[in-house]
Amino acid sequence: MPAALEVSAVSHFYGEKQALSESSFSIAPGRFAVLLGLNGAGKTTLFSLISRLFDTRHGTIRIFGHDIRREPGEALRRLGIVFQARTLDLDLSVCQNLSYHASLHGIGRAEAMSRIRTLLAQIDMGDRLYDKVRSLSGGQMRRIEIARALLHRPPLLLLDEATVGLDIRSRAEILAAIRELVHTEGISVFWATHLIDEVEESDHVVILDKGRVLADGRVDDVVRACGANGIREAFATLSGVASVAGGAAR
Ligand SMILES: Nc1ncnc2c1ncn2[C@@H]1O[C@H](COP(=O)(O)OP(=O)(O)OP(=O)(O)O)[C@@H](O)[C@H]1O
Repeated sequence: MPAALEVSAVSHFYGEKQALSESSFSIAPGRFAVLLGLNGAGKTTLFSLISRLFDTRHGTIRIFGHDIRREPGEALRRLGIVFQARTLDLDLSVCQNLSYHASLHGIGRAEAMSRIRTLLAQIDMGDRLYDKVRSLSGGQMRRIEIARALLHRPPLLLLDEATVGLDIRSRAEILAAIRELVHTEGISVFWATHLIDEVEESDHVVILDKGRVLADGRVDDVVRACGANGIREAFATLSGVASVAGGAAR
C-alpha cells in the first residue's frame, strides 16, 4: 500500500525568501504523525502546498500514491484539512455550513444529512445542528471544522495548529477525539503543532525548523538518535533553543 502522504524534495519560496527547503518524508497509512515546529518553521506553507492552495513548483507530493499535480482529483478527494484560521460562515447554522461542504463534494442531500448527524454525535455536538455558528465557543467551532473535514470520508486528515486559542480541556478533548479516529477508523492524521506536550512516544514525528526537516521517525527513535532525555530535549536541541517548557518552546 502506498504511503498516506509522501513529500519528496519540496521547496517553496515567497519571492526571494525560502520558506521550505528540499523537504522529504512520508507517513504510513493509519498513523498519527506530528509535524512539530516553532512559529515560522514552515508548517502552514507545507499544508498550503499539500492542499494545493499553493502550486508545488519544486518537488512532488503524493497522497496515497496520487501525485497532487498530475491527479489532483484523485489526490484531494482522499484529503481532509482543518486550517489554523477559522473558515466557518458565522452567520449560517452548523447544518448549513456542513451541507454546503457536502454539496461541493457531490454528496446527495439525504446522504449528507445522515453523515452530518453521525459525525456531530461522534463529536458531542448532536444538539447544535441548527444553531448559528456565531453562538458556539472556539472549541465547538473547531469540532465543527473537524466534522466538515471528515464529511467526504478522507483517509488522510491534516490539522494545522488545531488547538491554538483553546483552553486546556478543549485542547485535550480535541486531541483525544482525533487520536480515537485513528484507532477506530484507521485514518491517517498529520497534526501540526509547536506544543511538545501534544506528542506521544509512539507517534511518528517530523521536526521542521526554518523550512528544513531535521528529524523524521518514531518519537523514541528520534530521541535515541539525538542522545536526548525525551522529545522535549530532542526538540530543543534540534531547534537550537535553550529549553522547551510549559508545553511550548522558548
Ligand atoms: N505570504 C508570505 N509572504 C512572505 N513570507 C511568508 C508568507 N507566509 C509565510 N512566510 C514566511 O515563511 C516562513 C514559514 O511560515 P509558515 O507560516 O509556513 O510557518 P509556520 O510553521 O506555519 O508558523 P506559525 O506556527 O507561526 O503559523 C516564515 O518565515 C514566514 O515569515
